[in-house]
Amino acid sequence: MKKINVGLLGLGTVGSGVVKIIKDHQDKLMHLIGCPVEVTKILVKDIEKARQVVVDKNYLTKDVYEVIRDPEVDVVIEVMGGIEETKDFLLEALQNKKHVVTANKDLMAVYGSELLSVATENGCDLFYEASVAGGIPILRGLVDGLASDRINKLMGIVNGTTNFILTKMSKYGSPYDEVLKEAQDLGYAEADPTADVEGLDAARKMAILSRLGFSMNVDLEDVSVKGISSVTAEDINYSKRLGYTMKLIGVAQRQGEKVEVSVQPTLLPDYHPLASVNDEYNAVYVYGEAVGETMFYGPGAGSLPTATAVVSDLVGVMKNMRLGVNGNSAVAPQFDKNLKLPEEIYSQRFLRIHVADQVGAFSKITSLFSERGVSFEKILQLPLKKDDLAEIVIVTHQASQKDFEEILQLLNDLAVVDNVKSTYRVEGNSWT
Ligand SMILES: NC(=O)C1=CN([C@@H]2O[C@H](COP(=O)(O)OP(=O)(O)OC[C@H]3O[C@@H](n4cnc5c(N)ncnc54)[C@H](OP(=O)(O)O)[C@@H]3O)[C@@H](O)[C@H]2O)C=CC1
Ligand SMILES: N[C@@H](CC=O)C(=O)O
Ligand code: NA
Repeated sequence: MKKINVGLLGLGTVGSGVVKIIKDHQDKLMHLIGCPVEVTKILVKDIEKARQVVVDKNYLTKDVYEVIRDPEVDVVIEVMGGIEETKDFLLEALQNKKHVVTANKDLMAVYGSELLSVATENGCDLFYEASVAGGIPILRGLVDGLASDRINKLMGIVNGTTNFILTKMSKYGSPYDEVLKEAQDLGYAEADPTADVEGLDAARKMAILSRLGFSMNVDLEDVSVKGISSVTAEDINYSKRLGYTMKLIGVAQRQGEKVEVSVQPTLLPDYHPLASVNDEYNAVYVYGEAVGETMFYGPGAGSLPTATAVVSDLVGVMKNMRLGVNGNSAVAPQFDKNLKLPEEIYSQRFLRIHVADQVGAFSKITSLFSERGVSFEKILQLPLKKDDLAEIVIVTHQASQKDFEEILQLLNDLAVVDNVKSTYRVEGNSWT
């Protein structure tokens, strides 16, 4: 085979890692694919900008069409970010018969199905391993490693920035804003970190994971999302006191033909393997009917970890090129989309309430739960040093989302309730 030429869109955190890995691991790549591979064109915004890697400036261009229309470019690697215009660039690259590798979960969450079908129409590969959980080969794990199994549930820590923040807040009591800035300085956070802390980045990844895990076209808008910006030190401390660890968890659960996908701050029992996934690390805990419980763990962000997944996808494209079998990236969904209703979504719940410290207050509260058949796993009541109030912390057993939302509404209407301070989903005690 002749030398394979790569056009790189972006030379930032991930793009720099891609250049470094292709250069440093050239011998292994040659052994795997039987020919050299070279990055011959690189799109950037600023030609003069200082770079994390040494590149020949003649390879740099500000004109994307010099990359996606170059007849010598065989594979386009997109690590520039963005959604709308980047989608158009990749569509043109595919229509120009260029294979595509991308790390862009924002793009794949919204336009993945369309891009995959255009790739197939043009006999091109479109691989996106790096778009979910950075360097962890979770997409190949689901599609190849667990191909024979029926996935019942996925639970993921798939955003490194928020995991880094919650780890520091839990372990050291670090202030939220200070740790967010640290995560940004370390290159973990998106250009606009709102996508990280409000859960949208994790939701995009859970949509991608659910599509592959459940073989169903789950869309981003099907994922209910709550971020970590409202998580308080009190909630973290109560979680720890009750034997739980607070994490931003993506949950994708299938029962029969119906699925539910959500992202929210979640309490995990300290003994759950996901509870020990800390800092910028990611992990995806997979429940399969045959395999049982497996966990994929590793760095979810960072230059070289993410670039490892990108270059591994490139190897997959090049192997297919050598065998002449490109153009089969898209796997048609086996099931029509079928989402659970609120009354079908069950989980344990944590809630913290401020109530009047008076006779009968507690029984008025517990009756709202018992009337709906919701029982308690743990209860704490402590006096507050103000306004004759007490603080009640409850961990329920399984309750439907519908029942729990009704209870919350009724609690807010109760005279003895001063304020429902916080509520969280609790996972990991059982996977039903
Ligand atoms: N950082 C991480 O850990 C991870 C990132 N990702 C994803 O990888 C992608 C890249 O992320 P990252 O490397 O961190 O981003 P950076 O912001 O570090 O790099 C983006 C690069 O793309 C170039 N670029 C962006 N827009 C344009 C444009 N319109 N025209 C020309 N050049 C452009 C920039 O040029 P210039 O350098 O000149 O400004 C820069 O080189 C994103 O989709 C991100 O979500 C996925 C997993 C992990
Ligand atoms: N901002 C993202 C980067 C990788 O996708 C994260 O924090 O995980
Ligand atoms: Na990955």
